[in-house]
Amino acid sequence: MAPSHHLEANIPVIDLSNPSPETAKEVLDAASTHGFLFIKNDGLTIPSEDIAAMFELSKAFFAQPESVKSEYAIHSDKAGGLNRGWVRMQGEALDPEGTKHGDPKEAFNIAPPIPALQPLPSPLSSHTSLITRFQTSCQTLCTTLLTHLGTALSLPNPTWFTDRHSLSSPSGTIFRMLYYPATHCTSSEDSSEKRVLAGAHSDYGSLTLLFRLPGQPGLELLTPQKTWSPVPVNPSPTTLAHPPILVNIGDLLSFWTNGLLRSTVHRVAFDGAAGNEERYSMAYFCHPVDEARLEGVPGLEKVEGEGAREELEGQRKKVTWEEGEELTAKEHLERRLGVTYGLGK
Ligand SMILES: O=C(O)CCC(=O)C(=O)O
Ligand SMILES: [Fe+2]
Repeated sequence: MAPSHHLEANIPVIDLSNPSPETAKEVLDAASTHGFLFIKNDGLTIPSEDIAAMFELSKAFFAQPESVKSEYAIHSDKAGGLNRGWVRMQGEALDPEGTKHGDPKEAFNIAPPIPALQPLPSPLSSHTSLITRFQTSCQTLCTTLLTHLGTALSLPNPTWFTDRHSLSSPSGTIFRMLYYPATHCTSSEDSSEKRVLAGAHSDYGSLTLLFRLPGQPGLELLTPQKTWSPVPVNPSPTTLAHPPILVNIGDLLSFWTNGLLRSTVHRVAFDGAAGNEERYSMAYFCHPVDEARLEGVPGLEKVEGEGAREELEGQRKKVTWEEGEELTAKEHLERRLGVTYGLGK
């Protein structure tokens, strides 16, 4: 496997507060070079206080006894159905081949509050206005990013992406709180080896917004040279008072653009000694509406990402998607979740 110490990924920080065609181009450049970009956290779209409050709420939730959390187990009726609710320690494997026993983390998935917020356990149930406000601001940022991508790609229909991401129809969009409990290196473990807390994977949807806490690194992306490169929480603490919001491109935007936008493989991993503290993160996985077809985007017939063919082939294989087979976003997500949770096997 790749050596473990590498330069931090040089991901640009983009300021969306005064958008121009140049801004749209910056978004496209980062999305097609790294598949990752930082958005300057100016506090307008997503207030920093809301991010902080959501982290506090997440901590309070994961501290609840297992009996409270397990009542709302993932996919259960009580949690509101497929892909909603609580994932127990090692309840899923983002890289089933590499992490055979499941990822050592917990998660809680919350679907968009339309038509109504799903049933939530305590203490989440007492903070529904914060949760829905947070989800709404995440969705607004995703819409802005999809608008910039449509503009910079000069699509004949510039709203082609945003039309497919309306929250008024059911979609796979999920807001997820993540908790990685402290792990302790046993003496039998080789401390020079990285411990993987979330297996290598690419994200399933269109765009992901990722929130992390200062002092809690661990995220790494796979470079085109197949080495792991750490993604800092705040790439410029002297100039950015708040960590910027990390965005990454998911598989669907990559399919739609023939790999021009990169759905970069990433993971959470620690050096043996560094993983002894607990870690919290939050991700907003923006998905298209269920019925959106995974077809070519008009106007992009001739584009193709450099070296993308092999990558797209690999992604298709994961969901046993034959060339020429028509899939909707919903069918794709069901197949992907089937692999992650070992459903239907
Ligand atoms: O926790 C993190 O920093 C990343 C998690 C992630 O990549 C995911 O859940 O898809
Ligand atoms: Fe991810």
